[in-house]
Amino acid sequence: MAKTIIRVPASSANIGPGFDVLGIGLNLFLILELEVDPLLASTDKFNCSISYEGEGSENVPLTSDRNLITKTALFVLRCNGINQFPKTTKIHVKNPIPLGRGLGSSGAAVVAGVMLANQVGKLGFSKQRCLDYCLMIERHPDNITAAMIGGFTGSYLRKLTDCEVALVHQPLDEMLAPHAPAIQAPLDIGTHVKYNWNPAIKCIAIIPQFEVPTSESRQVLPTEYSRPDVIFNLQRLAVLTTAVGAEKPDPQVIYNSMQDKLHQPYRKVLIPGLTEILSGFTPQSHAGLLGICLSGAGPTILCLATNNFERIADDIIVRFKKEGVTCVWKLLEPAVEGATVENL
Ligand SMILES: Nc1ncnc2c1ncn2[C@@H]1O[C@H](COP(=O)(O)OP(=O)(O)O)[C@@H](O)[C@H]1O
Ligand SMILES: N[C@@H](CCOP(=O)(O)O)C(=O)O
Repeated sequence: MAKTIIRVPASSANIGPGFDVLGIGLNLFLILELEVDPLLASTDKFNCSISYEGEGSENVPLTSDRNLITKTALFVLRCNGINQFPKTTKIHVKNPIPLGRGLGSSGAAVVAGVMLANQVGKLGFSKQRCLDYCLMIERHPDNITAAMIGGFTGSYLRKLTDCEVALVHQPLDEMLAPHAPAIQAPLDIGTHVKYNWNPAIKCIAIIPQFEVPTSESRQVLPTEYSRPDVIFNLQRLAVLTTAVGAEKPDPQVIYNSMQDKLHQPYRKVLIPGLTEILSGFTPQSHAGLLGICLSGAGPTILCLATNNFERIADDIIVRFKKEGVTCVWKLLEPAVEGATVENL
């Protein structure tokens, strides 16, 4: 039986000043092993049997209309005139991306779901068209773009027409519900670029052992910002996107460019020790460190560094421990290719 492997990277969004704009695809991959076997029996209403290992295995639902990956795939299939998976679709999910930690697990699940639909429904979508569907579901483009395209990306969403707004801005649960009306994703919702990245720069993820759902972490943010705060971030964003691609990365420039006034200061209420960690770890205190920020909506801390990885991670873990928080850490690097589909 032919097998298809869909691989989607984790991602770290924002990277300091790039709230809802920047993302890095990381080499920690959500993997879907897919087979379609007409002789296989399944009790699933939509013909998809799911098995799952790794992060989330205790809680993630395994019926196709409730699991985020297959729910997304069913939505995309339905939007394209197909009401169920082909008989019988079997997927095995291997997930090393921790859930609710700011490493883009939901973005990866949505990207995987859209690529799954593209594959089983033979829809023939390009990555750009797949992005349209992804961006209807996860409505900030930073994780989705980094996971789909790979590397260090910047993206924005275009202004939608009134009709498109009515289609897209429905509550997500209603849009993905199995009997909701089929809709076509507006074309070219997102625009992205991929920046240069000096491969000597690695990403250290220090991952606290508690979850911060992204929806809750967005609720603590203000709805309006002052002009000085917006300018503060824009200036740093402009410098950071070029500074990490330089032949000789400048630690002080990168460190200063990763400062933020739009999301991190507000998220400290959800993450014990956040302010102290972000201000206490510098290129001066830790040789090799280039910059430090909250990864996505948190609680993971992302450090960019060229060496001294273990020392940097251990010291942050000790600092979190003072707050009663235990962590694990991973040394990662940009996943340059983004999401891939391989037919074996
Ligand atoms: N592999 C997966 N399979 C099914 N659902 C997933 C998967 N990964 C993430 N999710 C869903 O996404 C939620 C986490 O999303 P979110 O709060 O945005 O955090 P993150 O920062 O990890 O993206 C999980 O609670 C779960 O509902
Ligand atoms: N820009 C978003 C990014 C959320 O990323 P996640 O990995 O935490 O889902 C935000 O900061 O809310």
